[in-house]
Amino acid sequence: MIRVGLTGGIGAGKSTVAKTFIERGAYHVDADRIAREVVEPGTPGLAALVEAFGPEILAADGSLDRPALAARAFVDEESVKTLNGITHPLIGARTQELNDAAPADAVILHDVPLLVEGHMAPFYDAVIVVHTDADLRLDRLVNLRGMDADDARARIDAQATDEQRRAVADIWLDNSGTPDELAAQALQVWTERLIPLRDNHLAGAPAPLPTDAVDADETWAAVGARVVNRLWAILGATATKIDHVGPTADPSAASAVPVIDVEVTVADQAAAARAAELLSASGFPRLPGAAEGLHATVDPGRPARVRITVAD
Ligand SMILES: CC(C)(COP(=O)(O)OP(=O)(O)OC[C@H]1O[C@@H](n2cnc3c(N)ncnc32)[C@H](O)[C@@H]1O)[C@@H](O)C(=O)NCCC(=O)NCCS
Ligand SMILES: Nc1ncnc2c1ncn2[C@@H]1O[C@H](COP(=O)(O)OP(=O)(O)OP(=O)(O)O)[C@@H](O)[C@H]1O
Repeated sequence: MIRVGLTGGIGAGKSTVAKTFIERGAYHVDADRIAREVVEPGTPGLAALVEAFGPEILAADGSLDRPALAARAFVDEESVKTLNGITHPLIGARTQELNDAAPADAVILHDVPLLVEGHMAPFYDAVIVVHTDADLRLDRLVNLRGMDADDARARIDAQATDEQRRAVADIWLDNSGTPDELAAQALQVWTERLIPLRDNHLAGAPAPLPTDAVDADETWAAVGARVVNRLWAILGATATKIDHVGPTADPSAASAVPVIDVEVTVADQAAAARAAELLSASGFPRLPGAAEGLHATVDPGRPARVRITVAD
């Protein structure tokens, strides 16, 4: 299975992308839906919210009055923190249960508005960001969805910025056109990126690496940083150092073969063997025909090679 994170600011158009993927068979784990489940009547989640925000957040039938809670929670940073502190651990635990139930060949689509805010990007095989300018989102939320303008603005202010989302995006989908145009972009991502990624992962085979040099690309440093963060999430304390190295890490290079080379340093041979296992299980299998300790990604859209080195 592979795990794909789908995110974007409120009203960006995640639903259109999710629908396209679900129609093709994605295993959908929807954070907004889970967020509702964990505060249903009788749950410890609802009791904790009442304790924090008062009984005024309950409707006459004892269920959560969602607009009443939104009006109390999206007022300042402290209140949003309180809301998140109660709901997010419960959402996380339920998400884990659903992930564990996914079939081995699943493309798990984790539809999560607050992926960036929760620093979750390194835990996915790929992160997709749906982008729409905040003004256009506000306009759509108010005029098409009938949302209160102040509420929409307050939520936008409580969320990550476009730059923060861009920093973690492996795939950036622009939704300033029509929903059909967005769905077409999503379909292309599904067939050309996610399915090959999943199939390579199942086969334990790296995606082919490019061999021809191209002009230097100013995004290489940012891509390198994302690969390094992903490797830290996979390897944790098994690694002592992880660095983007080689020509794509050299800011003065005029051209290079567009492969992100990463060196993973480990303390000893036992850690090297453990690192190789973890990499192989997490989308960085061994490069066939190469020396031991050389791995490469299964992702055809982010060519990357990893060398495990034992510190001397
Ligand atoms: C405050 C609540 C009751 C308002 O409910 P409402 O039905 O109006 O909104 P809904 O849950 O459908 O969310 C709609 C959108 O609001 C935004 N939003 C929701 N919660 C938050 C939050 N804590 N911080 C920032 N944005 C948020 C997201 O973009 C989300 O997609 C609800 O949003 C909630 O319980 N939020 C806390 C849980 C959470 O963080 N959910 C987001 C997914 S992890
Ligand atoms: N390209 C588009 N053109 C016009 N309207 C759009 C477009 N994309 C989405 N919308 C409308 O904008 C609103 C928000 O879109 P949508 O519900 O897909 O966003 P979302 O990211 O899933 O929202 P949320 O963050 O609340 O989960 C909806 O009313 C939707 O119909």
